[in-house]
Amino acid sequence: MNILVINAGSSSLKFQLYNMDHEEVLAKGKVERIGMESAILSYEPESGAEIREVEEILEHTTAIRKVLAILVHKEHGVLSSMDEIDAVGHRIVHGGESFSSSVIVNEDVKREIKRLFDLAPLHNPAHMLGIQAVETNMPNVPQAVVFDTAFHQTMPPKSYLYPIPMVLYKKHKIRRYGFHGTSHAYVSERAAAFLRWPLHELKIVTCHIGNGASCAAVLNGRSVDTSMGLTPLEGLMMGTRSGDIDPAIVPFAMGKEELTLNEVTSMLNKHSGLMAVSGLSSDMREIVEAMEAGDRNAALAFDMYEYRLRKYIGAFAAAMNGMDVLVFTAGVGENSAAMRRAVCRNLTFLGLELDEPANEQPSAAERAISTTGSKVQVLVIPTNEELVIARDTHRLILDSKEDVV
Ligand SMILES: Nc1ncnc2c1ncn2[C@@H]1O[C@H](COP(=O)(O)OP(=O)(O)O)[C@@H](O)[C@H]1O
Ligand SMILES: CC(=O)OP(=O)(O)O
Ligand SMILES: [Mg+2]
Repeated sequence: MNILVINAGSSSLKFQLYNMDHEEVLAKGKVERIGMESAILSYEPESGAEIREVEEILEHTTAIRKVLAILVHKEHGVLSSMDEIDAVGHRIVHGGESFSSSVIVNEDVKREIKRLFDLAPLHNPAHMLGIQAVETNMPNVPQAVVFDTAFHQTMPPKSYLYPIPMVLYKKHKIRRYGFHGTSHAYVSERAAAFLRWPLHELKIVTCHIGNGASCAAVLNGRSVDTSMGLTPLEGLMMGTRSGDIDPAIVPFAMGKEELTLNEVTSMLNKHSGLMAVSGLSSDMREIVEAMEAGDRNAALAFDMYEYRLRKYIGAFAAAMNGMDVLVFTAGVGENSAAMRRAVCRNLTFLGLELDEPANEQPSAAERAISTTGSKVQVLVIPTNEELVIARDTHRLILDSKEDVV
């Protein structure tokens, strides 16, 4: 069975095509700058060089049409016809309280995703465009949705409630949801498999640090706390997001700088974090380079990012009364030896000991970077949200076929 996995953002659409008989990636790529005259389609077939095309792509329906066209392209395509795509799986950031597992798309599911636009204005509307674009271009192909929030639905009320009037929760579902759940679930399972320990006996802190960043406390295989909240703005300092701040800053900054609510929201989501403190970049690679070249603002941005991350790791170790495993994943976690070193250097009070040479060794494999004597196993586990989406979609499609029979 061939499954197309789609992660639609407001101006981008990432895709991977899987053959699920062997869990093999046939092709992957992305369309960036959707809505602009010079959108970029990049495409990488399993064997063959990457192809890049720059052209006008004004909306998601066209983006999907271009993706399908290249997948069946005479020369570069990996399929002979679109009919070879059996199902499509989408990443959906916000599933609210309605979804604690992946589901097949139907009218009710679409209505619910739309109802949640308010809670994830940067993400959910884009996902809906992705679903509609597939409906337009491949009307008979079943679709499934996999939610970033689902894994965190096991959090207890003391984790997910805010200490504010309960009417806001009861009437408007204002609570903490958490995100990147697909990744936190995947890397914690892989961590247990890597260590050959039963997942249900482990206290794991997972750090998904990419463009968006969050930590999770995974106790016996279940998420019991996570750093993101109602929206993906709470918690860690990120590339362009502030993470935790005093909420009183919002009205204060609005008054002092004559900003509207939209402007402050955009400031906290798009113009804060590493970008704001360094004045240079939201990209950790550039921050580390500048820091090594002596840039003090970049060094401050790096230090603040590390310090805030380490405080969450400490908090989650306290939440679980211990930590057996610390996992680093996503762009920064998988690639930045400097960030991992800085975090681990200050966690020795937990009996955690980093194996410095192992940490420095670049690798794309799952690996341990703690010493054999360390009381906490420190692992680098490359995440694979797309594979989880493909697996869930595959399972749901097979189940739905059984139901029909
Ligand atoms: N070698 C590296 N060193 C430090 N940071 C890196 C490295 N490679 C990638 N990153 C960082 O990873 C981040 C992107 O992470 P990623 O998980 O790909 O994000 P997303 O999927 O949310 O777009 C960027 O900040 C980038 O700088
Ligand atoms: C939820 C979230 O922050 O997603 P991303 O990391 O893709 O921005
Ligand atoms: Mg990501």
